[in-house]
Amino acid sequence: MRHAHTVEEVRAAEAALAGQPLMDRAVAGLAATCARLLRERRGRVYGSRVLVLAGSGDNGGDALFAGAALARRGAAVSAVLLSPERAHPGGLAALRATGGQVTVDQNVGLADFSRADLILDGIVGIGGRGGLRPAAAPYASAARRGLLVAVDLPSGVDADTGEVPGAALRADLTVTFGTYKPGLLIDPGAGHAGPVQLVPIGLRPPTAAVQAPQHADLAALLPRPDRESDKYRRGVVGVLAGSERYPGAALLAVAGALHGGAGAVRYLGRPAEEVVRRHPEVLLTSGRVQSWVVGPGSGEDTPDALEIALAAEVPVLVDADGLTELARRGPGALAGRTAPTLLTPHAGEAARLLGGEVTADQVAAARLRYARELAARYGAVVLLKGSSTVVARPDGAVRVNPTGTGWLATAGSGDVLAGLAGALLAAGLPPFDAAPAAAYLHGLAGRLAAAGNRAPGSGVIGTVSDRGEAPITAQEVAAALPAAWRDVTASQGGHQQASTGLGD
Ligand SMILES: NC(=O)C1=CN([C@@H]2O[C@H](COP(=O)(O)OP(=O)(O)OC[C@H]3O[C@@H](n4cnc5c(N)ncnc54)[C@H](OP(=O)(O)O)[C@@H]3O)[C@@H](O)[C@H]2O)[C@@H](O)CC1
Ligand SMILES: [K+]
Repeated sequence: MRHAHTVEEVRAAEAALAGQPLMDRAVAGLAATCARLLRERRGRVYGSRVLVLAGSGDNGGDALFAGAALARRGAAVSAVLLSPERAHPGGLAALRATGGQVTVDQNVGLADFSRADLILDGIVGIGGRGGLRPAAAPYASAARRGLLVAVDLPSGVDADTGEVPGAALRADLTVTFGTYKPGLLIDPGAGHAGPVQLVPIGLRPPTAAVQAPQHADLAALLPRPDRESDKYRRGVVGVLAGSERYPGAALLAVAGALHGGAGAVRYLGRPAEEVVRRHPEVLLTSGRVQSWVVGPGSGEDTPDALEIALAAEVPVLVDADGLTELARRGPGALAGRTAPTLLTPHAGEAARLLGGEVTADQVAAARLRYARELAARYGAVVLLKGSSTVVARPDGAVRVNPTGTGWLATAGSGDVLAGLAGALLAAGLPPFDAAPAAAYLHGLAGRLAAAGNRAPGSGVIGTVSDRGEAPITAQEVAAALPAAWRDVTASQGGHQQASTGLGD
């Protein structure tokens, strides 16, 4: 698991290590990464042009010290001070001692910004509040040709939430210190951070409320049949999806469910003939199920389907049309449930579930906040879909999915996810495990399918490049689920991150 700590937790962990050279450790890791990037891009550090954007706190100090370290290796380093009278004295002295240029003229700074091979964003780190201030804002939109490395986090991104209240810098890579921060894992902040590299500095913060699973975590979670297994022990998932108007949703939800580790899929919707023609292994009779998936494309049958599912004493996943109906009924509709409920809204459905108090755009801009709000209000685990899928539990614990890809934003992709998560519920995983596991496999399957079932190219950490990828259909995502599953289980026994660069 990657643990993402709040600013308050980081500060407390830092205080416990008072007197230790934390900044030296941070700077050493930052400078080493910058030197590596310059060697990769230009062949050497010597002669590279480096610009340091330095704000008024220790974040600026880190950037100035790292600039000094690069200058000692022959880089031509200049720094622009955003808050000249409060720049970090030690960092400034260190840079000056190497002959680095320092300016307070923002026009000079912006000109250097466009020319530099590498830019260090040390405007503001975990001490930042609100969007960038006016002196710094032009750097968020200025043109550049070089790489931008964010120091600890991209300036303008809220460390605790990933919200971006105003202008923010967009990094090619973020070098973060001591622990991850929620804002680096959750969009829109995650999109500004790019790949994130963690530099350990000895912090020992508590278990984090926000975590991002990795290959090894998934491998430990996924159900595995044993010699005693039969279909009921492995779990039977009931699917109440699809309608005459939307038969495809049934086919895709069933396809997802068939790959989710349950022993059998029971389908109880209208386009049953089409479902069994495509998926002959599906049961069409009513009978025992260990979980229900209700809502994808269920159209006018939704009220009845929701009734059946919610009355059952087994875990229920509510998606799509089921969520629209649930929004109409409100949180009270889940009040009598004895078994867990998992809701899988996208931002628009989440806004509806919140009673229209907010818009879809507001939900998408504050994903952590609204996923938690929904989970608390409905007393259910909520999987908020989107560019960085967030799973929240009513007590506020959160799991963020690191495997997502833009290619998954395609019709029917959510139906596959619903079936898959429902099958993991039937197999016995609690919803706060089933939901992130499903999102992880689904994202990985999307990446594998987009890359033609070759291992996707790996980025620095946690992201993959989209080189050599192609658009995919939801059917292809479902078809790639076994490959995703294999990729994850192959990571056990020390072979994690075997092919996809997603281990930690
Ligand atoms: N924690 C650790 O273990 C370690 C932490 N380390 C490093 O320290 C960093 C934290 O340093 P920090 O506390 O000095 O805060 P920092 O982020 O530099 O910003 C504060 C300054 O910014 C200003 N400011 C505020 N908002 C702003 C805005 N929107 N736009 C512009 N300016 C804004 C604010 O000004 P004020 O509000 O006072 O006017 C204040 O002066 C951390 O991110 C990491 O890099 C490592 O060295 C090693 C170990
Ligand atoms: K920064």
